[in-house]
Amino acid sequence: MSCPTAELQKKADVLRTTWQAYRARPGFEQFVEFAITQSSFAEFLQAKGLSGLHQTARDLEQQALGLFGDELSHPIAPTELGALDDRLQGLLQRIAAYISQSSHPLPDRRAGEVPGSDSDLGPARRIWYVGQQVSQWQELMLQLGYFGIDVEQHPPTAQPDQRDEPFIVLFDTQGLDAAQWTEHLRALRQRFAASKLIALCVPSDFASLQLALSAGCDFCFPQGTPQTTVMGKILELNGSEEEDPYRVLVVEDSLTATKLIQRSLNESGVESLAIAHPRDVLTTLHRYQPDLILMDMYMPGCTGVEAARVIRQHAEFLSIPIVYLSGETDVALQIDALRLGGDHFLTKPFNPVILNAIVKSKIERYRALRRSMFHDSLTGLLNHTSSKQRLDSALGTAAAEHVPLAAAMIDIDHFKKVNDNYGHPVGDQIIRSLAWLLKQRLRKTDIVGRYGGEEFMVALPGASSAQALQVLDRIRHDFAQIRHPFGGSWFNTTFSCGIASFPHISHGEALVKAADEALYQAKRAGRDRIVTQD
Ligand SMILES: Nc1nc2c(ncn2[C@@H]2O[C@H](COP(=O)(O)OP(=O)(O)OP(=O)(O)O)[C@@H](O)[C@H]2O)c(=O)[nH]1
Repeated sequence: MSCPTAELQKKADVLRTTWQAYRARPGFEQFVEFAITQSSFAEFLQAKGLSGLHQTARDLEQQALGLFGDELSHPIAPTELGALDDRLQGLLQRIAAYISQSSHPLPDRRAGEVPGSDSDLGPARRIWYVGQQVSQWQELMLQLGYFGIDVEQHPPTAQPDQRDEPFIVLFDTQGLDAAQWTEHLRALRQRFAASKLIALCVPSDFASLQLALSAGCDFCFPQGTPQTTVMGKILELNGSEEEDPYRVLVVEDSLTATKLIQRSLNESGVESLAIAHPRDVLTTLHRYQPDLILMDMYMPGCTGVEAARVIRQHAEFLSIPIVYLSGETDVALQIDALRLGGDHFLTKPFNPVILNAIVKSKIERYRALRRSMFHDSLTGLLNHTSSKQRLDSALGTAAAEHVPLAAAMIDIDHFKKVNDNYGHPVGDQIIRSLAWLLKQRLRKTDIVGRYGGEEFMVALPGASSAQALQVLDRIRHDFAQIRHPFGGSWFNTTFSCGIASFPHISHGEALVKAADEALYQAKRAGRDRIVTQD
Protein backbone atom coordinates (compact mmCIF):
# COMPACT_ATOMS: atom_id res chain seq x y z
CA MET A 1 0.00 0.00 0.00
CA SER A 2 1.57 3.27 -0.99
CA CYS A 3 0.67 6.77 0.05
CA PRO A 4 1.61 9.61 -2.26
CA THR A 5 3.06 12.26 0.01
CA ALA A 6 1.22 14.98 -1.95
CA GLU A 7 -2.11 13.39 -0.98
CA LEU A 8 -1.01 13.14 2.65
CA GLN A 9 0.10 16.78 2.65
CA LYS A 10 -3.21 17.89 1.13
CA LYS A 11 -5.24 16.05 3.75
CA ALA A 12 -3.05 17.39 6.57
CA ASP A 13 -3.56 20.93 5.22
CA VAL A 14 -7.35 20.46 5.22
CA LEU A 15 -7.17 19.29 8.83
CA ARG A 16 -5.09 22.32 9.83
CA THR A 17 -7.53 24.64 8.03
CA THR A 18 -10.65 23.22 9.73
CA TRP A 19 -8.92 23.55 13.10
CA GLN A 20 -7.97 27.16 12.34
CA ALA A 21 -11.59 27.79 11.31
CA TYR A 22 -12.77 26.53 14.70
CA ARG A 23 -10.21 28.66 16.52
CA ALA A 24 -11.38 31.74 14.59
CA ARG A 25 -15.11 31.01 15.16
CA PRO A 26 -15.37 28.47 17.99
CA GLY A 27 -18.95 27.28 17.40
CA PHE A 28 -20.49 23.78 17.45
CA GLU A 29 -20.80 23.65 13.65
CA GLN A 30 -17.10 24.43 13.16
CA PHE A 31 -16.19 21.78 15.73
CA VAL A 32 -18.35 19.19 13.93
CA GLU A 33 -16.50 20.05 10.74
CA PHE A 34 -13.14 19.62 12.48
CA ALA A 35 -14.22 16.33 14.13
CA ILE A 36 -15.38 14.86 10.80
CA THR A 37 -12.18 15.91 9.04
CA GLN A 38 -10.08 14.53 11.90
CA SER A 39 -11.95 11.23 11.92
CA SER A 40 -11.68 10.77 8.14
CA PHE A 41 -7.98 11.71 8.32
CA ALA A 42 -7.38 8.96 10.92
CA GLU A 43 -9.14 6.47 8.64
CA PHE A 44 -7.09 7.64 5.66
CA LEU A 45 -3.85 7.03 7.59
CA GLN A 46 -5.05 3.57 8.55
CA ALA A 47 -6.10 2.71 4.99
CA LYS A 48 -2.68 3.78 3.73
CA GLY A 49 -0.95 1.58 6.30
CA LEU A 50 0.69 4.57 8.05
CA SER A 51 0.49 2.75 11.31
CA GLY A 52 2.42 5.08 13.62
CA LEU A 53 0.74 8.22 12.32
CA HIS A 54 -2.62 6.51 12.53
CA GLN A 55 -2.13 5.77 16.24
CA THR A 56 -1.31 9.43 16.94
CA ALA A 57 -4.31 10.57 14.89
CA ARG A 58 -6.58 8.13 16.70
CA ASP A 59 -5.52 9.54 20.08
CA LEU A 60 -6.32 13.03 18.81
CA GLU A 61 -9.70 11.78 17.52
CA GLN A 62 -10.56 10.33 20.94
CA GLN A 63 -9.72 13.63 22.59
CA ALA A 64 -11.78 15.61 20.04
CA LEU A 65 -14.79 13.32 20.35
CA GLY A 66 -14.71 13.72 24.13
CA LEU A 67 -15.22 17.47 23.60
CA PHE A 68 -17.96 17.13 20.97
CA GLY A 69 -20.92 18.10 23.21
CA ASP A 70 -23.59 20.35 21.66
CA GLU A 71 -24.18 24.04 20.83
CA LEU A 72 -23.79 24.98 24.49
CA SER A 73 -20.42 23.23 24.92
CA HIS A 74 -18.61 25.63 22.60
CA PRO A 75 -16.22 27.36 22.74
CA ILE A 76 -14.41 24.70 24.76
CA ALA A 77 -12.39 25.74 27.81
CA PRO A 78 -8.96 27.32 27.10
CA THR A 79 -7.08 24.46 28.83
CA GLU A 80 -8.87 21.85 26.67
CA LEU A 81 -8.30 23.97 23.59
CA GLY A 82 -4.59 24.20 24.41
CA ALA A 83 -4.28 20.43 25.00
CA LEU A 84 -6.06 19.63 21.72
CA ASP A 85 -3.92 22.15 19.88
CA ASP A 86 -0.69 20.63 21.29
CA ARG A 87 -1.72 17.16 20.18
CA LEU A 88 -2.74 18.37 16.72
CA GLN A 89 0.54 20.28 16.25
CA GLY A 90 2.42 17.13 17.35
CA LEU A 91 0.63 15.09 14.70
CA LEU A 92 1.23 17.68 11.99
CA GLN A 93 4.94 17.79 12.90
CA ARG A 94 5.22 14.00 12.63
CA ILE A 95 3.53 14.13 9.24
CA ALA A 96 5.92 16.86 8.05
CA ALA A 97 8.89 14.75 9.24
CA TYR A 98 7.51 11.66 7.50
CA ILE A 99 6.94 13.55 4.24
CA SER A 100 10.43 15.04 4.25
CA GLN A 101 12.08 11.66 4.87
CA SER A 102 10.06 9.72 2.30
CA SER A 103 11.28 11.57 -0.73
CA HIS A 104 12.61 8.19 -1.99
CA PRO A 105 9.61 5.86 -1.67
CA LEU A 106 10.14 2.13 -2.15
CA PRO A 107 8.89 0.91 -5.51
CA ASP A 108 5.67 -1.10 -5.59
CA ARG A 109 6.81 -4.28 -7.26
CA ARG A 110 3.59 -5.35 -8.85
CA ALA A 111 2.32 -2.04 -10.11
CA GLY A 112 2.75 -1.80 -13.83
CA GLU A 113 4.00 -5.36 -14.24
CA VAL A 114 2.61 -7.00 -17.34
CA PRO A 115 2.53 -10.68 -18.14
CA GLY A 116 5.77 -11.75 -19.66
CA SER A 117 7.58 -8.71 -18.37
CA ASP A 118 10.27 -8.87 -15.77
CA SER A 119 8.99 -10.19 -12.45
CA ASP A 120 12.37 -10.92 -10.90
CA LEU A 121 12.44 -11.35 -7.18
CA GLY A 122 14.65 -8.36 -6.38
CA PRO A 123 14.15 -7.40 -2.73
CA ALA A 124 10.57 -6.13 -2.92
CA ARG A 125 10.16 -5.00 0.65
CA ARG A 126 12.51 -4.60 3.54
CA ILE A 127 11.83 -5.46 7.12
CA TRP A 128 13.88 -5.09 10.27
CA TYR A 129 14.55 -7.60 12.97
CA VAL A 130 15.50 -5.70 16.15
CA GLY A 131 16.68 -8.06 18.86
CA GLN A 132 19.43 -10.22 20.27
CA GLN A 133 18.33 -13.69 19.15
CA VAL A 134 19.19 -13.54 15.45
CA SER A 135 20.20 -17.21 15.19
CA GLN A 136 16.78 -18.32 16.41
CA TRP A 137 15.09 -16.50 13.50
CA GLN A 138 17.52 -17.46 10.72
CA GLU A 139 15.14 -19.98 9.17
CA LEU A 140 12.30 -17.44 9.05
CA MET A 141 14.60 -14.84 7.48
CA LEU A 142 15.72 -17.33 4.86
CA GLN A 143 12.14 -18.31 4.05
CA LEU A 144 11.11 -14.66 3.74
CA GLY A 145 13.93 -14.20 1.24
CA TYR A 146 12.18 -16.65 -1.09
CA PHE A 147 9.19 -14.32 -1.10
CA GLY A 148 11.32 -11.31 -1.96
CA ILE A 149 11.39 -9.91 1.57
CA ASP A 150 14.78 -8.77 2.78
CA VAL A 151 15.43 -8.83 6.54
CA GLU A 152 17.94 -6.41 8.08
CA GLN A 153 19.17 -7.20 11.58
CA HIS A 154 19.71 -4.53 14.20
CA PRO A 155 20.60 -4.85 17.89
CA PRO A 156 18.07 -3.10 20.18
CA THR A 157 20.63 -0.46 21.10
CA ALA A 158 21.39 0.65 17.52
CA GLN A 159 20.23 4.02 16.21
CA PRO A 160 20.05 3.12 12.52
CA ASP A 161 19.59 5.46 9.63
CA GLN A 162 15.87 5.97 9.23
CA ARG A 163 15.67 7.36 5.71
CA ASP A 164 13.74 4.49 4.15
CA GLU A 165 11.22 3.14 6.61
CA PRO A 166 11.01 -0.65 6.62
CA PHE A 167 7.45 -1.81 6.06
CA ILE A 168 7.63 -3.98 9.18
CA VAL A 169 9.76 -3.74 12.33
CA LEU A 170 9.97 -7.03 14.23
CA PHE A 171 10.99 -6.37 17.80
CA ASP A 172 12.17 -9.37 19.81
CA THR A 173 11.57 -8.87 23.54
CA GLN A 174 13.76 -11.84 24.56
CA GLY A 175 16.59 -10.99 26.95
CA LEU A 176 14.96 -7.73 28.09
CA ASP A 177 12.80 -7.00 31.11
CA ALA A 178 9.32 -5.49 30.72
CA ALA A 179 10.48 -1.92 31.39
CA GLN A 180 13.28 -2.24 28.81
CA TRP A 181 11.19 -3.71 26.00
CA THR A 182 8.36 -1.24 26.63
CA GLU A 183 10.80 1.64 26.33
CA HIS A 184 12.28 0.21 23.11
CA LEU A 185 8.81 -0.32 21.62
CA ARG A 186 7.82 3.27 22.42
CA ALA A 187 11.00 4.60 20.85
CA LEU A 188 10.50 2.51 17.70
CA ARG A 189 6.86 3.61 17.45
CA GLN A 190 7.93 7.22 17.77
CA ARG A 191 10.68 6.85 15.18
CA PHE A 192 8.69 5.00 12.52
CA ALA A 193 5.55 6.68 11.28
CA ALA A 194 4.56 4.17 8.61
CA SER A 195 6.04 0.82 9.64
CA LYS A 196 3.96 -1.94 11.18
CA LEU A 197 5.45 -2.68 14.58
CA ILE A 198 5.32 -6.34 15.62
CA ALA A 199 6.55 -7.59 19.00
CA LEU A 200 7.90 -11.15 19.17
CA CYS A 201 8.05 -13.48 22.18
CA VAL A 202 5.98 -11.23 24.46
CA PRO A 203 5.08 -13.00 27.74
CA SER A 204 1.62 -14.40 27.13
CA ASP A 205 -0.11 -12.96 30.22
CA PHE A 206 -2.78 -10.28 29.84
CA ALA A 207 -0.75 -7.46 31.44
CA SER A 208 2.31 -7.96 29.18
CA LEU A 209 0.23 -8.07 25.99
CA GLN A 210 -1.67 -4.98 27.08
CA LEU A 211 1.61 -3.22 27.82
CA ALA A 212 3.07 -4.08 24.41
CA LEU A 213 -0.06 -2.92 22.57
CA SER A 214 -0.29 0.32 24.51
CA ALA A 215 3.41 0.98 23.77
CA GLY A 216 2.37 1.18 20.12
CA CYS A 217 2.57 -2.37 18.70
CA ASP A 218 0.26 -3.24 15.85
CA PHE A 219 0.51 -6.96 16.61
CA CYS A 220 2.06 -9.07 19.36
CA PHE A 221 3.12 -12.68 19.14
CA PRO A 222 3.21 -14.37 22.56
CA GLN A 223 6.13 -16.61 23.53
CA GLY A 224 5.88 -20.01 21.85
CA THR A 225 4.11 -18.78 18.68
CA PRO A 226 5.29 -20.99 15.77
CA GLN A 227 7.52 -19.18 13.28
CA THR A 228 5.16 -20.18 10.45
CA THR A 229 2.44 -18.07 12.15
CA VAL A 230 4.77 -15.07 12.27
CA MET A 231 5.71 -15.68 8.64
CA GLY A 232 2.02 -15.93 7.68
CA LYS A 233 1.34 -12.52 9.26
CA ILE A 234 4.31 -10.91 7.51
CA LEU A 235 3.26 -12.29 4.12
CA GLU A 236 -0.34 -11.28 4.75
CA LEU A 237 0.76 -7.70 5.51
CA ASN A 238 3.06 -7.75 2.49
CA GLY A 239 0.29 -8.89 0.19
CA SER A 240 -2.57 -6.82 1.59
CA GLU A 241 -4.17 -4.64 -1.00
CA GLU A 242 -6.18 -1.53 -0.82
CA GLU A 243 -9.86 -2.38 -0.79
CA ASP A 244 -12.42 -0.91 -3.14
CA PRO A 245 -14.17 2.07 -1.56
CA TYR A 246 -17.20 1.26 0.59
CA ARG A 247 -20.55 1.91 -1.14
CA VAL A 248 -23.74 2.98 0.58
CA LEU A 249 -27.26 3.29 -0.84
CA VAL A 250 -29.20 6.10 0.83
CA VAL A 251 -33.01 5.75 0.68
CA GLU A 252 -34.32 9.11 1.89
CA ASP A 253 -37.07 11.42 0.64
CA SER A 254 -35.73 14.62 2.20
CA LEU A 255 -33.23 16.36 -0.03
CA THR A 256 -31.63 18.21 2.89
CA ALA A 257 -31.14 15.04 4.94
CA THR A 258 -29.74 13.26 1.86
CA LYS A 259 -27.22 16.05 1.24
CA LEU A 260 -26.07 15.97 4.87
CA ILE A 261 -25.69 12.18 4.91
CA GLN A 262 -23.85 12.05 1.59
CA ARG A 263 -21.53 14.82 2.68
CA SER A 264 -20.63 12.98 5.90
CA LEU A 265 -20.03 9.73 4.05
CA ASN A 266 -18.02 11.44 1.35
CA GLU A 267 -15.79 13.13 3.96
CA SER A 268 -14.80 9.73 5.22
CA GLY A 269 -14.13 8.25 1.78
CA VAL A 270 -17.39 6.27 1.51
CA GLU A 271 -19.13 6.38 -1.88
CA SER A 272 -22.89 6.74 -1.92
CA LEU A 273 -25.91 6.88 -4.18
CA ALA A 274 -29.25 8.32 -3.09
CA ILE A 275 -32.78 7.46 -4.18
CA ALA A 276 -35.85 9.32 -3.01
CA HIS A 277 -38.42 6.54 -3.37
CA PRO A 278 -38.29 2.99 -1.94
CA ARG A 279 -39.95 1.59 -5.09
CA ASP A 280 -36.56 2.03 -6.88
CA VAL A 281 -34.62 0.14 -4.24
CA LEU A 282 -34.46 -3.33 -5.86
CA THR A 283 -33.31 -2.16 -9.29
CA THR A 284 -30.76 0.17 -7.67
CA LEU A 285 -29.44 -2.62 -5.43
CA HIS A 286 -28.80 -4.80 -8.47
CA ARG A 287 -27.17 -2.02 -10.41
CA TYR A 288 -25.13 -0.33 -7.65
CA GLN A 289 -24.28 -3.38 -5.49
CA PRO A 290 -23.85 -1.37 -2.26
CA ASP A 291 -22.29 -2.69 0.96
CA LEU A 292 -24.99 -1.13 3.16
CA ILE A 293 -28.38 0.61 2.99
CA LEU A 294 -29.14 3.75 5.00
CA MET A 295 -32.92 3.83 5.14
CA ASP A 296 -35.20 6.67 6.20
CA MET A 297 -37.94 5.42 8.52
CA TYR A 298 -40.88 7.42 7.18
CA MET A 299 -41.33 8.00 3.46
CA PRO A 300 -44.52 8.67 1.50
CA GLY A 301 -46.25 5.48 0.37
CA CYS A 302 -43.89 3.04 2.11
CA THR A 303 -42.12 2.99 5.45
CA GLY A 304 -38.49 1.99 5.84
CA VAL A 305 -39.54 -1.18 7.65
CA GLU A 306 -41.79 -2.21 4.75
CA ALA A 307 -38.98 -1.54 2.27
CA ALA A 308 -36.54 -3.62 4.40
CA ARG A 309 -38.98 -6.54 4.42
CA VAL A 310 -39.26 -6.42 0.61
CA ILE A 311 -35.46 -6.33 0.28
CA ARG A 312 -35.08 -9.37 2.57
CA GLN A 313 -37.30 -11.45 0.28
CA HIS A 314 -34.40 -11.55 -2.20
CA ALA A 315 -31.82 -14.18 -1.28
CA GLU A 316 -28.85 -12.11 -2.53
CA PHE A 317 -29.79 -9.23 -0.20
CA LEU A 318 -30.53 -11.30 2.88
CA SER A 319 -27.39 -10.23 4.70
CA ILE A 320 -26.81 -6.68 3.41
CA PRO A 321 -26.77 -4.39 6.48
CA ILE A 322 -29.70 -1.95 6.78
CA VAL A 323 -29.34 1.05 9.10
CA TYR A 324 -32.47 3.12 9.77
CA LEU A 325 -32.38 6.89 10.04
CA SER A 326 -35.28 8.59 11.69
CA GLY A 327 -36.40 11.32 14.03
CA GLU A 328 -38.39 8.67 15.86
CA THR A 329 -37.55 8.31 19.53
CA ASP A 330 -40.12 5.64 20.34
CA VAL A 331 -38.05 2.75 21.67
CA ALA A 332 -40.75 0.12 20.98
CA LEU A 333 -40.91 1.13 17.33
CA GLN A 334 -37.14 1.05 17.04
CA ILE A 335 -37.04 -2.49 18.40
CA ASP A 336 -39.78 -3.50 15.97
CA ALA A 337 -37.82 -2.02 13.10
CA LEU A 338 -34.73 -4.01 14.09
CA ARG A 339 -36.78 -7.21 14.41
CA LEU A 340 -38.16 -6.69 10.94
CA GLY A 341 -34.86 -6.90 9.13
CA GLY A 342 -32.82 -3.85 10.13
CA ASP A 343 -29.36 -3.88 11.70
CA HIS A 344 -29.16 -0.56 13.50
CA PHE A 345 -31.18 2.52 14.35
CA LEU A 346 -29.80 6.08 14.27
CA THR A 347 -31.98 8.92 15.43
CA LYS A 348 -31.87 12.32 13.76
CA PRO A 349 -30.16 14.71 14.22
CA PHE A 350 -27.29 12.25 14.00
CA ASN A 351 -23.67 12.77 14.92
CA PRO A 352 -21.83 12.44 11.57
CA VAL A 353 -18.75 10.87 13.19
CA ILE A 354 -20.91 8.19 14.80
CA LEU A 355 -22.81 7.67 11.54
CA ASN A 356 -19.52 7.05 9.71
CA ALA A 357 -18.21 4.76 12.46
CA ILE A 358 -21.39 2.64 12.43
CA VAL A 359 -21.50 2.48 8.64
CA LYS A 360 -17.86 1.41 8.44
CA SER A 361 -17.99 -1.21 11.17
CA LYS A 362 -21.14 -2.79 9.64
CA ILE A 363 -19.54 -2.81 6.18
CA GLU A 364 -16.30 -4.31 7.51
CA ARG A 365 -18.24 -7.22 9.00
CA TYR A 366 -20.35 -7.64 5.89
CA ARG A 367 -17.27 -7.72 3.66
CA ALA A 368 -15.56 -10.22 6.02
CA LEU A 369 -18.62 -12.46 5.74
CA ARG A 370 -18.56 -12.24 1.95
CA ARG A 371 -14.83 -12.93 1.91
CA SER A 372 -15.38 -16.13 3.88
CA MET A 373 -18.03 -17.16 1.34
CA PHE A 374 -15.81 -16.61 -1.70
CA HIS A 375 -12.35 -17.42 -0.39
CA ASP A 376 -10.57 -20.53 0.77
CA SER A 377 -9.83 -20.50 4.49
CA LEU A 378 -6.40 -22.19 4.35
CA THR A 379 -4.85 -19.89 1.74
CA GLY A 380 -7.14 -16.86 1.46
CA LEU A 381 -7.27 -17.44 -2.32
CA LEU A 382 -10.53 -17.60 -4.26
CA ASN A 383 -12.30 -20.92 -3.67
CA HIS A 384 -13.25 -23.38 -6.42
CA THR A 385 -16.66 -21.87 -7.25
CA SER A 386 -15.58 -18.25 -7.23
CA SER A 387 -12.42 -19.01 -9.30
CA LYS A 388 -14.68 -20.49 -11.98
CA GLN A 389 -17.06 -17.52 -11.84
CA ARG A 390 -14.18 -15.04 -12.03
CA LEU A 391 -12.69 -16.93 -14.99
CA ASP A 392 -16.02 -16.82 -16.85
CA SER A 393 -16.39 -13.11 -16.27
CA ALA A 394 -12.73 -12.45 -17.28
CA LEU A 395 -13.33 -14.44 -20.48
CA GLY A 396 -16.36 -12.25 -21.23
CA THR A 397 -14.19 -9.14 -20.84
CA ALA A 398 -11.34 -10.63 -22.93
CA ALA A 399 -13.82 -11.43 -25.74
CA ALA A 400 -15.32 -7.93 -25.61
CA GLU A 401 -11.89 -6.28 -25.63
CA HIS A 402 -10.35 -8.70 -28.17
CA VAL A 403 -7.41 -9.56 -25.90
CA PRO A 404 -5.99 -13.02 -25.09
CA LEU A 405 -6.30 -14.77 -21.73
CA ALA A 406 -4.19 -17.66 -20.46
CA ALA A 407 -5.47 -20.16 -17.90
CA ALA A 408 -3.20 -22.51 -15.97
CA MET A 409 -3.76 -25.49 -13.70
CA ILE A 410 -1.01 -26.08 -11.15
CA ASP A 411 -0.60 -29.21 -9.00
CA ILE A 412 2.06 -29.87 -6.33
CA ASP A 413 4.11 -32.98 -7.19
CA HIS A 414 4.03 -36.14 -5.08
CA PHE A 415 2.01 -34.35 -2.46
CA LYS A 416 0.78 -37.56 -0.92
CA LYS A 417 4.41 -38.36 -0.06
CA VAL A 418 4.84 -34.91 1.55
CA ASN A 419 1.88 -35.64 3.84
CA ASP A 420 3.08 -39.19 4.52
CA ASN A 421 6.68 -38.17 5.25
CA TYR A 422 6.20 -34.90 7.13
CA GLY A 423 2.59 -34.88 8.30
CA HIS A 424 -0.59 -33.08 7.23
CA PRO A 425 0.19 -29.72 8.96
CA VAL A 426 3.49 -29.47 7.05
CA GLY A 427 1.54 -30.34 3.89
CA ASP A 428 -0.83 -27.46 4.67
CA GLN A 429 2.15 -25.16 5.08
CA ILE A 430 3.46 -26.11 1.60
CA ILE A 431 0.02 -25.35 0.11
CA ARG A 432 0.11 -21.95 1.83
CA SER A 433 3.65 -21.21 0.58
CA LEU A 434 2.63 -21.82 -3.01
CA ALA A 435 -0.49 -19.67 -2.53
CA TRP A 436 1.64 -16.82 -1.12
CA LEU A 437 4.16 -17.09 -3.93
CA LEU A 438 1.45 -17.01 -6.61
CA LYS A 439 -0.28 -14.05 -4.96
CA GLN A 440 2.96 -12.21 -4.59
CA ARG A 441 4.20 -12.74 -8.15
CA LEU A 442 1.01 -12.25 -10.11
CA ARG A 443 -0.79 -8.99 -10.74
CA LYS A 444 -3.80 -7.74 -8.83
CA THR A 445 -5.88 -8.24 -11.96
CA ASP A 446 -4.89 -11.92 -12.32
CA ILE A 447 -7.15 -14.62 -10.93
CA VAL A 448 -5.57 -17.01 -8.42
CA GLY A 449 -7.74 -19.73 -6.91
CA ARG A 450 -7.36 -22.89 -4.88
CA TYR A 451 -9.18 -25.29 -7.17
CA GLY A 452 -8.86 -28.46 -5.09
CA GLY A 453 -6.63 -29.90 -2.33
CA GLU A 454 -3.15 -29.19 -3.78
CA GLU A 455 -4.39 -27.89 -7.12
CA PHE A 456 -4.51 -24.21 -8.11
CA MET A 457 -6.12 -22.36 -11.01
CA VAL A 458 -4.56 -19.19 -12.36
CA ALA A 459 -5.88 -16.94 -15.11
CA LEU A 460 -3.86 -14.13 -16.66
CA PRO A 461 -6.08 -11.70 -18.59
CA GLY A 462 -4.22 -10.10 -21.48
CA ALA A 463 -1.55 -12.84 -21.61
CA SER A 464 -0.92 -15.36 -24.38
CA SER A 465 0.15 -18.94 -23.58
CA ALA A 466 3.77 -18.01 -24.29
CA GLN A 467 3.67 -15.03 -21.93
CA ALA A 468 1.98 -17.08 -19.20
CA LEU A 469 4.62 -19.78 -19.64
CA GLN A 470 7.39 -17.26 -19.10
CA VAL A 471 5.84 -15.87 -15.88
CA LEU A 472 4.77 -19.23 -14.44
CA ASP A 473 8.03 -20.97 -15.28
CA ARG A 474 9.91 -18.44 -13.19
CA ILE A 475 7.51 -19.10 -10.31
CA ARG A 476 7.98 -22.87 -10.83
CA HIS A 477 11.75 -22.43 -10.67
CA ASP A 478 11.60 -20.28 -7.51
CA PHE A 479 9.07 -22.53 -5.75
CA ALA A 480 11.46 -25.47 -6.23
CA GLN A 481 14.20 -23.45 -4.44
CA ILE A 482 12.17 -22.88 -1.26
CA ARG A 483 13.61 -24.83 1.65
CA HIS A 484 10.84 -26.08 3.90
CA PRO A 485 12.16 -26.66 7.41
CA PHE A 486 11.49 -30.02 9.05
CA GLY A 487 13.04 -31.52 12.19
CA GLY A 488 16.30 -29.57 12.09
CA SER A 489 16.71 -30.17 8.36
CA TRP A 490 14.80 -29.08 5.26
CA PHE A 491 13.31 -30.38 2.03
CA ASN A 492 12.08 -29.03 -1.34
CA THR A 493 8.95 -29.63 -3.37
CA THR A 494 8.02 -28.90 -6.98
CA PHE A 495 4.88 -28.37 -9.00
CA SER A 496 3.68 -29.21 -12.49
CA CYS A 497 1.51 -26.96 -14.61
CA GLY A 498 -0.63 -27.02 -17.74
CA ILE A 499 -1.59 -23.92 -19.75
CA ALA A 500 -4.36 -23.32 -22.29
CA SER A 501 -5.59 -20.03 -23.68
CA PHE A 502 -8.34 -17.90 -25.13
CA PRO A 503 -9.11 -17.28 -28.04
CA HIS A 504 -8.03 -20.85 -29.01
CA ILE A 505 -10.61 -22.05 -26.51
CA SER A 506 -13.44 -19.71 -25.67
CA HIS A 507 -15.49 -21.47 -22.99
CA GLY A 508 -14.41 -21.42 -19.34
CA GLU A 509 -15.04 -25.09 -18.63
CA ALA A 510 -13.29 -26.22 -21.84
CA LEU A 511 -10.35 -23.93 -21.04
CA VAL A 512 -9.90 -25.46 -17.59
CA LYS A 513 -10.25 -28.97 -19.07
CA ALA A 514 -7.58 -28.23 -21.70
CA ALA A 515 -5.23 -26.79 -19.06
CA ASP A 516 -5.89 -29.88 -16.91
CA GLU A 517 -4.98 -32.17 -19.81
CA ALA A 518 -1.76 -30.21 -20.33
CA LEU A 519 -1.06 -30.58 -16.59
CA TYR A 520 -1.36 -34.35 -16.79
CA GLN A 521 0.99 -34.40 -19.75
CA ALA A 522 3.46 -32.48 -17.57
CA LYS A 523 3.00 -35.07 -14.80
CA ARG A 524 3.49 -37.98 -17.19
CA ALA A 525 6.59 -36.34 -18.68
CA GLY A 526 8.31 -36.39 -15.27
CA ARG A 527 6.76 -33.48 -13.23
CA ASP A 528 8.41 -30.14 -12.23
CA ARG A 529 7.59 -28.72 -15.66
CA ILE A 530 4.97 -26.76 -17.62
CA VAL A 531 3.19 -27.95 -20.77
CA THR A 532 1.21 -25.54 -22.96
CA GLN A 533 -1.80 -26.79 -24.90
CA ASP A 534 -1.38 -24.43 -27.87
N1 LIG B 1 -1.98 -31.47 3.84
C1 LIG B 1 -2.99 -31.47 2.98
N2 LIG B 1 -3.11 -32.47 2.09
C2 LIG B 1 -4.10 -32.46 1.20
C3 LIG B 1 -5.05 -31.40 1.19
N3 LIG B 1 -5.93 -31.65 0.19
C4 LIG B 1 -5.54 -32.80 -0.41
N4 LIG B 1 -4.43 -33.28 0.20
C5 LIG B 1 -3.68 -34.49 -0.11
O1 LIG B 1 -3.03 -34.34 -1.36
C6 LIG B 1 -2.71 -35.64 -1.84
C7 LIG B 1 -2.88 -35.66 -3.35
O2 LIG B 1 -2.34 -36.84 -3.79
P1 LIG B 1 -2.49 -37.40 -5.26
O3 LIG B 1 -3.65 -36.73 -5.95
O4 LIG B 1 -2.51 -38.88 -5.17
O5 LIG B 1 -1.25 -36.95 -6.02
P2 LIG B 1 0.23 -36.61 -5.62
O6 LIG B 1 0.73 -37.47 -4.48
O7 LIG B 1 0.33 -35.14 -5.43
O8 LIG B 1 1.03 -37.04 -6.89
P3 LIG B 1 1.07 -36.36 -8.31
O9 LIG B 1 -0.02 -35.34 -8.40
O10 LIG B 1 0.85 -37.49 -9.26
O11 LIG B 1 2.42 -35.77 -8.43
C8 LIG B 1 -3.61 -36.61 -1.11
O12 LIG B 1 -2.83 -37.39 -0.23
C9 LIG B 1 -4.54 -35.72 -0.30
O13 LIG B 1 -4.87 -36.26 0.96
C10 LIG B 1 -4.94 -30.37 2.17
O14 LIG B 1 -5.72 -29.43 2.25
N5 LIG B 1 -3.89 -30.45 3.03
